[in-house]
Amino acid sequence: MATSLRLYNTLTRSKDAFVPIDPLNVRLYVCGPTVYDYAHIGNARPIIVFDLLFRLLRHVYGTKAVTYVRNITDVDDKINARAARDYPELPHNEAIRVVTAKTEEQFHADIRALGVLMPEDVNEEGQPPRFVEPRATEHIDEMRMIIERLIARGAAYVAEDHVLFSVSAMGRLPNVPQYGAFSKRSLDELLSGARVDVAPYKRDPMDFVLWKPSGPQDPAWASPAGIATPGRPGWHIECSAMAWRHLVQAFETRLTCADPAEREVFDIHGGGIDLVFPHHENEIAQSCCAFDTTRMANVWMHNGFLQVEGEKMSKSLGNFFTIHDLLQDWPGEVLRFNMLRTHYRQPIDWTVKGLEESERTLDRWYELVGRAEAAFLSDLVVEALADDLNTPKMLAELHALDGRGAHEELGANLRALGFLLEGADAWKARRQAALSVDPAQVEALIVARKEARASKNWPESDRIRDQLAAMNVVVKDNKDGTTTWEVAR
Ligand SMILES: Nc1ncnc2c1ncn2[C@@H]1O[C@H](COP(=O)(O)OP(=O)(O)OP(=O)(O)O)[C@@H](O)[C@H]1O
Ligand SMILES: [Zn+2]
Repeated sequence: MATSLRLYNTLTRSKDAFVPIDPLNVRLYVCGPTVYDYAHIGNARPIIVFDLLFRLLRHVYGTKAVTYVRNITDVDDKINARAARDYPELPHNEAIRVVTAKTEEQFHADIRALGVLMPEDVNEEGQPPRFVEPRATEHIDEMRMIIERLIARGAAYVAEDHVLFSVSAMGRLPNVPQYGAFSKRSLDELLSGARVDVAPYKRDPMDFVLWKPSGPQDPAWASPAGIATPGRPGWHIECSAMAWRHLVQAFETRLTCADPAEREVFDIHGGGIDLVFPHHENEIAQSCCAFDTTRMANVWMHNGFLQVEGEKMSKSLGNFFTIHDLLQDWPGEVLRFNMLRTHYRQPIDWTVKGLEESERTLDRWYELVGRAEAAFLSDLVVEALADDLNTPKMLAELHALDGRGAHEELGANLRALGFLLEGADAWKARRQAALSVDPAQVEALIVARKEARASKNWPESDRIRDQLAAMNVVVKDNKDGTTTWEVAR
């Protein structure tokens, strides 16, 4: 009997027992980044949280029984603007390709350092892929198909070369949910939000764009619905299309779900809490109306914000640190550890103090276990995670293993959780290199200090002590006559 998971579901606003549609293929979709700039550490939160969920699902249901889709949004007006700004000399389409390719590569390098599983770590040749990272530009056909279905069902209309989703038409379709029910917004709230985005081609201010015409400077594809002008998709339709392609259509013939009403539904959809409205409300509206279902996914999970001084870290506020910059000062594992000290639904205040504490714990565990060979999860660790990814409890269980002296078991759990990516020596050396301390120079200064003291040259020995202190090096003279040192933060 598999461990039973309980997950907090934004759809029901409660922590419910998780029941997969098909336990032989648990399906998870997470909204990925829009690739035009370095990702900040707030963006890393959903990546790390859902990586942990993926690992847990693989543990509980089996490594061949979980499919994870995390998309890359490579068509978006923010990308176009960045391409025009940074590469004015290039043809625009080429500039866009350069921006997305560069950002994507950077994103992969950043998150790999955070210890998250990558498609190449889990996919096996000759087997269906378990981790898919689809790009929006490769799914324009599916977007057009969904748009055509929405028009055919009366849930979308064409106006001035745009295709718009009609919120009021959705209200007249049987079976599908009410628009706004997911994010629990009243009509008044929906309307006041929508007024910001008034446009002459909308029948109703709440209607949102599925497809829009492209100008000469925009990327463009053949439009759906007989629109002659080439165009490009809106953001929300991208996720509906990619989730359907890789989690529904890909398994249509293999899926063994008891209830035919669940054929178009997948298990878990995740993202940051800011995506609940409008992005996820709109994804649900599109997918449910196109496929005539009551749900798009059974469980909706949202991580809380990573904050700086009480405010959401975000690109638009400018109060962000990029993963790339933080990795210059901290090993990726420290960032991962620090992220998991807080339960994923709570806000995290990101502080240097938190990072220092995380680093000290990892220092200790590297020292204790070195490099663990085996990787497995202990029952108590699984139990903690099975309770809506209770990572503070998970860390308490790891500390308990440390306390009991169960070092091998501790190491195996750390490995299975995406830690201990390097050996203890490499860890120490890298830490010192990151602090720009040259161990050879420190050793030489310690020898010189010893000699100065032996010849009672106190001013010289004091000078060397101060020089070491300025390098953040703490020297300890041991009772047995040896001298050891470490770098303090
Ligand atoms: N501070 C944050 N804490 C946790 N998750 C976040 C934070 N900021 C963004 N995310 C999540 O990161 C992912 C990518 O978000 P996005 O590219 O919109 O970044 P952003 O910083 O919110 O951008 P902007 O400031 O322009 O709104 C989404 O899943 C989003 O929910
Ligand atoms: Zn999405």
